[in-house]
Amino acid sequence: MATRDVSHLTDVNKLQREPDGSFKRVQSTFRNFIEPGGKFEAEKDRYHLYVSYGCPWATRTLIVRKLKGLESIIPVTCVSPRLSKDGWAFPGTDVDPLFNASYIKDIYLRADPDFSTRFTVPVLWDKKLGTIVNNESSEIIRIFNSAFNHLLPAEKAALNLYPENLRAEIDQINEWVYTDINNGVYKAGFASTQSAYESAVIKLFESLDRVAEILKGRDFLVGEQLTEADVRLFVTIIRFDPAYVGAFKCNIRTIRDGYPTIHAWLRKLYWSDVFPAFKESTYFDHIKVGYYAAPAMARLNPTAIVPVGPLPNILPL
Ligand SMILES: N[C@@H](CCC(=O)N[C@@H](CS)C(=O)NCC(=O)O)C(=O)O
Repeated sequence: MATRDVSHLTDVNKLQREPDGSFKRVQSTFRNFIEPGGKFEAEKDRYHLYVSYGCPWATRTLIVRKLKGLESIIPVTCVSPRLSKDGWAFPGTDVDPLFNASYIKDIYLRADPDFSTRFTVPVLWDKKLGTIVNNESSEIIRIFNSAFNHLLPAEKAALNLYPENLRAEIDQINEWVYTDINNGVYKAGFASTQSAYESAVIKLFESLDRVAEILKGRDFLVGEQLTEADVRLFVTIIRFDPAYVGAFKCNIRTIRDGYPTIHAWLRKLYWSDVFPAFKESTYFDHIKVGYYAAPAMARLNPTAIVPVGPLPNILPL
C-alpha cells in the first residue's frame, strides 16, 4: 500500500521536548465509543485490537478484555516488541491478520491518510467501516467494561470496573496516578535536562508514597472491589522494577524493597486465581526488550543490552 513519508512522526528519538526539557504526551485522536444505535455498535468479531505486550497503555486493554471474557468477541494482534524508527512493526510477534501490514502506521493511514500525530498502540479497529474506533486506552477499557455486556455470560457482564457509586473516587485517583505515575515514569525517562528529570522523578516517588498509604490494609485502591483504577496502576507497577528503575532512572526506591503495601497489592493481583487476566497479560520478555533493546530506545540505552535482573521478575506471594 502506498503511503506518504511519515518518518518524522515515527522515530521516538526525534520526540519533541518542551523548551525546559520535559516530555509532553500528545492527545489520542480517535475517540469514538461503541454504543447501541451509534455509528459503532457492539457486534461479535466486528472489532480488532492491536497491542504491544510491552506497552503499559495497551496492556490495560488486554487485561480488561480478559477480565470481561471478550477473547472470542474481539481478537487481538500483537506487534514486535522492538519499537523501530518506523514505529511498531509486524511480524515479530504476530502477523497482521487483516492487511498483512508491515507497520501500525499503515493501519492508521488506512483510517486517515492525513494522520499526523503519533502512531500509538493500542488501536481498536472496526472491520465493518474500515476505520479506527478509538486509540485511547482509558476509553477502550470503558468500552470493554460495558459495551458488550449483552453478548457476555451473566457472570462476565456483571463485572463492573467503573461502578456508578465509586466513579467520583476512581476519577479523582486516576487523575494524579496518570499524571505523576503512569506518565510520570515517561516524564522521568524522556526528560532531556537534569532539572526536568529530577522534578518528574521526585513527583513520581511522592505519588508512590501516597499510593502506599492508600493501600495500607487494603487489597484494592478504591472501595472493596477491583476497579479500573487498579488496572491502570498495575500496568505501571508491574514494569517498575524490571524496566523503569533502570531504563528510565526511576531509582529512588524499588517497589519490592521500598514499598511493602504496593508490593503486596501487586503480587496479589499478579498471582490471583480469581483474576488470572493480570498474570496472563504480563510478558516480562516483551517488557524488558521493549524498554532496553528497541531501536527507539537507542538514545537511552545505546548498547541495547537487556538486564538480567531483577530475578525473579516478580516475587511469589
Ligand atoms: N494515550 C495513549 C498512549 C499510548 C502510547 O503512548 N503508546 C506508546 C507505547 S507504550 C506508543 O505506541 N508509542 C509509539 C510512538 O509514540 O510513536 C493511550 O493511553 O492509549
